[in-house]
Amino acid sequence: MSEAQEYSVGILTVSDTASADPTRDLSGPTLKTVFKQASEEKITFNVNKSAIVPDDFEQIQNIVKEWSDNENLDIVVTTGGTGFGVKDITPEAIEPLLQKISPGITYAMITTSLQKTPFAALSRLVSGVRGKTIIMTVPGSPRGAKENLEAVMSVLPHAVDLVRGGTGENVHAQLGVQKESGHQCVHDTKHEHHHDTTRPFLSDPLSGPVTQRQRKSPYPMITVDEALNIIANNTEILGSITVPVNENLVGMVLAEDVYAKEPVPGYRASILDGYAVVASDGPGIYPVVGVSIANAHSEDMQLKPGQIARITTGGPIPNGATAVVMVEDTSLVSASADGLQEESVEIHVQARDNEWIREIGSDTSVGTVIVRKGQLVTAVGGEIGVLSSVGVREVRVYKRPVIGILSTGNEVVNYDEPELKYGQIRDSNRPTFLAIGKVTGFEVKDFGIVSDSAQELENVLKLALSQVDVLVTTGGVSMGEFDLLKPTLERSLEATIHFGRLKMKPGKPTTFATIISDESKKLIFSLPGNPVSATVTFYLFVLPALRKIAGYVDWNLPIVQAELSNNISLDPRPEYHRATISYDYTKEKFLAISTGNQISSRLLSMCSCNALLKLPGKTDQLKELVKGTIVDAILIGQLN
Ligand SMILES: Nc1nc2c(c(=O)[nH]1)N[C@H]1C(S)=C(S)[C@@H](COP(=O)(O)OP(=O)(O)OC[C@H]3O[C@@H](n4cnc5c(N)ncnc54)[C@H](O)[C@@H]3O)O[C@H]1N2
Ligand code: MOO
Ligand SMILES: [Mg+2]
Repeated sequence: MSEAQEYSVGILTVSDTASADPTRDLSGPTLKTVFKQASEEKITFNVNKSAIVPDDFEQIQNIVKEWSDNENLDIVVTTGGTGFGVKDITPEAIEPLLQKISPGITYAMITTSLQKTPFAALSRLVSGVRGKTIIMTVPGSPRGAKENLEAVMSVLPHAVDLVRGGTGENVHAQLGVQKESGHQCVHDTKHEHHHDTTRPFLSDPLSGPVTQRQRKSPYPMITVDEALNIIANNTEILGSITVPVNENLVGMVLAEDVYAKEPVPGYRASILDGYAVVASDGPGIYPVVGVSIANAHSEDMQLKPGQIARITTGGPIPNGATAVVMVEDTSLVSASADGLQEESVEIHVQARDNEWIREIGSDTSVGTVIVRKGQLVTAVGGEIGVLSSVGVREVRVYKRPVIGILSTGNEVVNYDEPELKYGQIRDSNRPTFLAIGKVTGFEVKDFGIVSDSAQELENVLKLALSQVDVLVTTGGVSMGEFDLLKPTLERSLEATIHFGRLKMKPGKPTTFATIISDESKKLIFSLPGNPVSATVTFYLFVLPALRKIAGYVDWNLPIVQAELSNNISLDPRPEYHRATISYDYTKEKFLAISTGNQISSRLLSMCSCNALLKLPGKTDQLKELVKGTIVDAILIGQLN
């Protein structure tokens, strides 16, 4: 028999209201009761410390530091200040104190609450370890606080045991858990990753024997809009760099307003080929006293009344000249003896002052805003030309994310494999993504094809994450026993999985996770293996995220309205139906033609598709959209 274990606990209520009037603290006492009720014969939680502070960064930090560093409490729970309210700063105060973060605890809490309310998505909980203390944040509402703490209560003794330096065996014994029973500790999975392809009916150790696999996905099914919000909330601009003004600027977003440094034109210039004149001289015959051709004119050329100078388009206007007369409105009167030079010319028209003269800065004056912060540099927009013209040699732009691409699957082989073995398929996802990355102007790194082995996945994921900002994987995210992405991300990499199932077709098992690596937050999109699902979700989720990181103001893809050219039966899940849309000038609207059979494996449905039609999920009232219905169409390609 193992001995009884005691755990010391501190409960910190963070609330302006409760700190002014402690009788209004409901969640602190609630948490105390939860700990009391969880105590049993061999495991006792002693709430040794409790306090109330206002929503004050320093006061929160001081107490938590005191309780962990000096009081050496085993567990500290804060309640309150974790929402989106302006004053809510508990996560910001706690996070810097954590020496190790524990996404799993946070995830378990939020998952539990999400099953009750979608508002749990607004909970910004953090948890982790400082020294030998486990620190957790829970919401301020007594119900939320209780629910969240209860969600992780059963693993706390084990966690404390490990943090104290134990092996966990003590707690195993008390909880009656036997290793052989399939219970697996996060800390020991690493040593057990090996995938034996000679025993195909055994699944990878990460997910345990297939007989014990989960038969229901633990991931709540959320909507595409919720998913896009989560991604947006986890996506930040990477910082800015200074780059030269040249064609490589295309696709970058300005991180500063840029002003003209020089006027264009930089001197008074002629708009025509002809003669610089003094307008008040009027029509008549005049001696040609000088020549001003573009790039060849001395600054002190001086024209007096009664004189004219030959000038070419763009040539500097001589001092004293007030207009230009085009050569077509003149005739030669006399030439030099050798016949090479004009000596006098007749001006046939009355010129107006300043006629055919571009004044200094008349196209662009010094200080004119050329491009604004947040503006995308395009090839067609002419921004590069304008910047070049006004003496701007370099600009600050946002860094563009580096993307890593990899495919997973024992059956997946490179496209150039001479002959397929039975059951093998050629990799189409990676080439598709490499191509999309290229045309959209992001730097893409290819990490190849990874087998369905937890160890290999872990190795390649870690390698890729050390080199990229955004990692995109395909395959292995659904319910199969070799679908190892989610457990590898969560357990081996300690990534935070923000969602793992979406209410959409195709793309149901789309998974989004983040991980802190090299002090920056890396995004991981683990997309479904089915080629259409992978491609559609790349456009819907990955591309907008990349655009947001790159500084785009409108990072979502553009949407137009289009009329269906055929009837479409609805799927129970909202569908992103591949279609070709084109503008019909007689009807004055876009028409959408379906690309045919939409099964997620039929990549042909992506060919010639330039739009994803947003179709609603089927209901008893609405089973089909008929020809002529107007739907939203997300543009993913060119309009022809
Ligand atoms: N019991 C359930 N089964 C499945 C569910 C479910 O909810 N319950 N979801 C289905 C849906 S929806 C999709 S989508 C797929 C997603 O599967 P995975 O992401 O786990 O991908 P794999 O199992 O690895 O492969 C699926 C399919 O795609 C082919 N594949 C994989 N990689 C590539 C590639 N790089 N190029 C071309 N084709 C690829 C693979 O051979 C499979 O045929 O799960 C359903 N199952
Ligand atoms: O959602 Mo899956 O992507 O239907 O094929
Ligand atoms: Mg699968």
